[in-house]
Amino acid sequence: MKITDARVVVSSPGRNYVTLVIETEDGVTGIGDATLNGRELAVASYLSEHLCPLLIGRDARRIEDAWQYFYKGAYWRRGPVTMTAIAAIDVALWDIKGKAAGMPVYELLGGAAREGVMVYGHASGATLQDLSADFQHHLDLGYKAIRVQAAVPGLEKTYGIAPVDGKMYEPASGNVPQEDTWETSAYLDFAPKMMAHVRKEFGYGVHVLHDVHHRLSPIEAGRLGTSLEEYRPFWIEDPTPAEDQSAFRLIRQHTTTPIAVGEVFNSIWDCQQLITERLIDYIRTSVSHAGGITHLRRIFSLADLYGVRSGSHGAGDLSPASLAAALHVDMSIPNFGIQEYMGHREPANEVFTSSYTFKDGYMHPGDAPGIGVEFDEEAAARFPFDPKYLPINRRLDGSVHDW
Ligand SMILES: O=C(O)C(=O)C[C@H](O)[C@H](O)CO
Repeated sequence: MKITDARVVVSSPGRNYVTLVIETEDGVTGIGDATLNGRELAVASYLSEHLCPLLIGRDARRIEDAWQYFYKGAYWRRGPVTMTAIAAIDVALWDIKGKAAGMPVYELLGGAAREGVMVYGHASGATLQDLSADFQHHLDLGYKAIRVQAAVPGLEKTYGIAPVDGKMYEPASGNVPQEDTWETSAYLDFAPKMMAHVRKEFGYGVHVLHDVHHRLSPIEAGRLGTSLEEYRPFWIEDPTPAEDQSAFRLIRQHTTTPIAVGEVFNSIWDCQQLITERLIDYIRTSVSHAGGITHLRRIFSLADLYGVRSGSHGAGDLSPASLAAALHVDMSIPNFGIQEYMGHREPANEVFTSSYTFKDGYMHPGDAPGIGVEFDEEAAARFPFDPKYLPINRRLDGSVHDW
């Protein structure tokens, strides 16, 4: 099954997405998501200039061989650009394999290990009252697990707060990065109050999650975890900058609050120590930034040996092709934990047609052959690329902090 064409489509239906389309001599087409928020064209160019030409003539059935060829063959290994490009190829090849077999990808991965995939949605508010209203909205939609973020009093802007116009939260904006301010002590005082508010209003019958977005030092994260223990969060996510794996030892020494991390990782080597030393509870690597279905499964298999569960990243900057691919993995692995689900801003659904479903807090990838997402290139052409950057954070003294 020879590959006859591989092309990259950059479009902006609600936000920027980079989509790889691979065609075979048999007329089977597969797609993969190559979006790297704020650095989209780097991956698009890496693919179209360097990898797509090498795909032509290769056998689309040999997924592992393609993975190794592009990973080891580059000599320059890992990194978000390389691994996002390899991920897009990998997912497109799994899509083709599923379509050729007439089966959804999760069947090829060993079949359903569960009936559905528990997902968490995002509730946020500029005030605790607004957060309550959004939390109730998510409960009404059927969510069993909800991430909570609220504006920190005294800070001009806080990560994760959706706009009041009802549009989905989207941090990338403007053709230069927006600058936010950060003050750790204000946040550390506020976070337990927010969690206390949510538990008082909604009780303990729903899972509550919170994202720290890499902003604390290890000892600050230990203090946060301790102060949240009585509210029993499902997890705190990204407590400290993720690349410092041994930092998590200190957090672990101080708190029993479960820890999740991994959306910025792009390979098993980024989380090897975290997993094998049992320093985290959930590994949140994404299918599109960590080398596709093939590599994500490798990470989750390692995690399974050490009692670490999956919690795949699923923000809106991962296209429906990524979400679908993640759901197929989620369905088939033994150590699934939870899946993030933000949905996608319109008009994304004019460009991507998905067979996945959401019901009563659970998602299912559907039974369409392949990953179950079709990409309409003509529709995509109506939404040209619109350059946008993720924000940066400055402390009150003006120095750059982790965003
Ligand atoms: O979904 C999350 O937990 C995030 O932290 C979202 C990230 O900010 C987003 O994917 C950056 O592009």
